[in-house]
Amino acid sequence: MNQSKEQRILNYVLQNAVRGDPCSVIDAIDTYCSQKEWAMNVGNEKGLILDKTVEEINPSVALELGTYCGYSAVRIARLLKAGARLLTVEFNPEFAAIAKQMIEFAGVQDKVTLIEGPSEEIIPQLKKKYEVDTLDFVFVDHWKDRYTPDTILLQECSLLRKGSVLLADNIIVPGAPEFVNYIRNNPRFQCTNYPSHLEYMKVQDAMKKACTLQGEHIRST
Ligand SMILES: O=C(CSCCNC(=O)c1cc(-c2ccc(F)cc2)cc(O)c1O)c1ccc(O)c(O)c1
Ligand SMILES: [Mg+2]
Repeated sequence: MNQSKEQRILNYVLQNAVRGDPCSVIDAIDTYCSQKEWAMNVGNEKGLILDKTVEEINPSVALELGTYCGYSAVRIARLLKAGARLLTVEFNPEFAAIAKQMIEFAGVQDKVTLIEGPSEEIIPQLKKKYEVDTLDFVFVDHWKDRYTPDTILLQECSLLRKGSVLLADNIIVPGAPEFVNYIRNNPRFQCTNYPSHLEYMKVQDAMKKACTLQGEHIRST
């Protein structure tokens, strides 16, 4: 049975990166996906925006929606302080299996909990099953039509506190217009736009950062 693109990416990493060296894993994926086969990793240009956001927040508890091959999970985890953790959610079992091996090869498995399943089922379990109080940082990179409902679900599950930061990929391509509309008009969030390019392409894309101005929804008296 011929291999999937994601398996070919993993094989390239296993043969060209250094076990336990997250940067070499990131570089190998970027090399393969820019020279051989395009894939929907956040990539190095938007990856630097992700890095800066993670370094600025220095999160103790981070959530990623949309693991794919584990590229951004490795990118985030390599920057986490001792004792900090990343929970990453992937719906597709094949992608989750690849990501698990990628995360282990990079040597960041102690910081990363990979959860397989639909985000709408996993988010309500985070507090009880995954012992999360609130999230310091959320990287939103899964189905684009799930960005808004899952942002609302995070709030309904009281997982966002004052100062929690969301960073959303693909604001332009494939695009998340409903999310842009929701977050831009929501007084609970302060937004910043980061123009960039689609991974490995000269196509315009952007990321949007949304800082939570208040945690619990304060009902007006
Ligand atoms: O992978 C998923 C859903 S999560 C992936 C979301 N991410 C994207 O869709 C995504 C897409 C693009 C992009 C794609 C084509 C273009 F022409 C241009 C851009 C770029 C990104 O950076 C992205 O993040 C999944 C789950 C279960 C399944 O059964 C299944 O077949 C697939
Ligand atoms: Mg993306």
